[in-house]
Amino acid sequence: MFSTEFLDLPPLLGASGSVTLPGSKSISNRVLLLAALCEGTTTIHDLLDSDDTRVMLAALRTLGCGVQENGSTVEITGLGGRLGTAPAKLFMGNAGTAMRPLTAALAVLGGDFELSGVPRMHERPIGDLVDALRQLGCHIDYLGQDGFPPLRIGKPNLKLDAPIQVRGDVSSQFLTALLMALPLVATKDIVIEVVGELISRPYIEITLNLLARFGVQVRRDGWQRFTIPAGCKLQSPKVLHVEADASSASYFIALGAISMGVRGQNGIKIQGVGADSIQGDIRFIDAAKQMGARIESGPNWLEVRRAAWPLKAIDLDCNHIPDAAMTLAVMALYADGTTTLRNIASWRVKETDRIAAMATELRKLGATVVEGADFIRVTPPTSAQDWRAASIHTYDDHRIAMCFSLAVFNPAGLPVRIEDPKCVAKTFPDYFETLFSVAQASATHIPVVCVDGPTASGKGTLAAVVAEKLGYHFLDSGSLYRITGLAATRAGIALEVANQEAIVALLRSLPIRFEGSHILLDGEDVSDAIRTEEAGMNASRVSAFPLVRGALVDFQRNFRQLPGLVADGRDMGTIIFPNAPLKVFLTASATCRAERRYKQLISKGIPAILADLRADLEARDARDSSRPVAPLKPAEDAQLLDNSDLTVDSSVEIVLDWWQSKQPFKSA
Ligand SMILES: Nc1ncnc2c1ncn2[C@@H]1O[C@H](COP(=O)(O)OP(=O)(O)O)[C@@H](O)[C@H]1O
Ligand SMILES: Nc1ccn([C@@H]2O[C@H](COP(=O)(O)OP(=O)(O)O)[C@@H](O)[C@H]2O)c(=O)n1
Repeated sequence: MFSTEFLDLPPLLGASGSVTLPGSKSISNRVLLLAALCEGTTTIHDLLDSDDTRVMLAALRTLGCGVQENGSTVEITGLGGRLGTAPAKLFMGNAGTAMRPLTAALAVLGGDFELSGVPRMHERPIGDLVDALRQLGCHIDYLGQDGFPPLRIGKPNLKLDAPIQVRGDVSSQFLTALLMALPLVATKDIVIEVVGELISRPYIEITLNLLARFGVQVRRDGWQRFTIPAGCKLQSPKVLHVEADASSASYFIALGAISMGVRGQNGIKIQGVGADSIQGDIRFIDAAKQMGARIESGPNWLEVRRAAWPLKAIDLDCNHIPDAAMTLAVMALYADGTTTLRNIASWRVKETDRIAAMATELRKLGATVVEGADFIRVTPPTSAQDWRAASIHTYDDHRIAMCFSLAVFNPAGLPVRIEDPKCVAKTFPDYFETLFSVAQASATHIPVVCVDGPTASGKGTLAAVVAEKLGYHFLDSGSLYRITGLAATRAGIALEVANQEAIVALLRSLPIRFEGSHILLDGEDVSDAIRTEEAGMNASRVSAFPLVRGALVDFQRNFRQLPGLVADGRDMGTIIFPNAPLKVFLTASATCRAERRYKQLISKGIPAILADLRADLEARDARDSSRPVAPLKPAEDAQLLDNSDLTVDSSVEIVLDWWQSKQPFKSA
């Protein structure tokens, strides 16, 4: 997951390959609650690991449920419809799929509970559900504003005779919440009547489908009247597999529809969800087909290819696919005219006001957008020149972050900045990693920040922090020469130019792997062994051999991967990445560098003598600068930074400012 302040996505050439998607949020949280309410143990496979499911799991633990986690498999030992008597405070974050159904279940069972969430949760309406539960005799008080969380729940005095009325035109989650809670108390038939036209019906179908898996057959008359049969009982299905999330699939369906194939392959294969899905959002495939995608499907897979191009503009009632329809709004940027998405009033009460948010962000990219109470109309930028490089605000809304990543196929070849990319954690923590695993950018579009300079100038320290702040990969090129020196010495090869062929042959035979901050040489962790001063000196020697340098060129260039790279060394800007958009040449006085190295070694418990270090460092500088191949010198277009009097933080800030000043985005 990217926990950076923003993530810059380079323009992409195309995408192809296979992706496996995380479990459906809607199914995951429903199944967790049903498993918690029934008797016995339920093993749930492929559960989504996300903010919303973590909120639910934490709440279930607080309520006394048994929860055993083992990767994506979770075992829930249910409460059998009985709650403990201890008062409990439950924090629901911004998880509507936890807040609504838990409110209903706790209210009918009764107790002393407080349910609260993040500030946005306290702006999301729950009054219609509370009104329905009060008709049943449930005891619920508002602790803040009437109609909104936080709530206090007390003991009910249940009255089950009259039909319960619930509004269905704001959120279908209210009805879902009642349907899942009422089997706990159905000593007689309980009838729920929906007031107003029920929106998001497919979500109700998921609820009914899962209730059936837990042994409760709800009777349905149209979409207005639902009966929970007397005497029904939630029963554990023992084992259950969660389907991949169909709304998450929408980004990859759109990706297949928009992108050209790459690496000789065509199309995107999506594993874990297929045409037989119980999720309503799977109908997104029909909308994508209307816009021009070619889609094949099996019971648990989909394969999507670009067919019509540009895509075809559509005018669609999206009531049946409210979440996935946001993806259509971004696909509309690639259409041959104006696309209208209708009947999406529910967007206004989601994680954010999604109609307003989509309109604002689409306009930033250059689109013309008209928004209404329950529709959005998107006209793409007229020509490539009308596209803008935008910094997309994401409103703590995972879907906005994911769908706007698709703007990277813009014909102007502009990058797209996604602010607060970690908001995808709500449903798809590894969304961007999954996108990068199938996407391809032209190498020249993948940004590289080069940090070159003499020993102990702080290159490694600076480069690692800059990489972390930008969410980029990090290449410590010096470590490659250090490994080479170490391997040759261990093999008894003298570090002389006459032996360079033997050293290269050895290098080619030894697999080098980077695992986080650890470096493995033929499976052995050599991270510490290569950090001694002696290893540094040996590195400096082998690095002067032209064949050794040549052998490492492609290896280093292969680190240029999406979304970007920060590379530190001596020749990053001059030889390895000559077209890098930012090259920093970092220096500090010899005294300063010797002192830093001295402190660094002493702090690691390695004995050192300052005068010797300074002499070694000057010898190394001299050798690195005077060697005929790739001598240490600033690239012509490098920006010089002497950090003798700067802290690490201020050096990082300067380099990040230089980086920002090169970006085309208007606002961060
Ligand atoms: N700007 C700075 N101010 C003070 N100390 C620094 C600065 N940059 C790095 N250091 C310290 O100097 C030492 C050497 O830095 P390092 O990143 O290993 O250098 P290099 O990669 O250039 O050899 C480290 O202990 C580091 O914490
Ligand atoms: N791109 C690079 C990186 C390192 N090197 C050599 O490898 C040695 C060790 O590199 P390093 O970056 O780990 O060393 P320090 O800067 O930490 O001393 C340096 O002294 C250079 O001689 C190089 O020639 N080219």
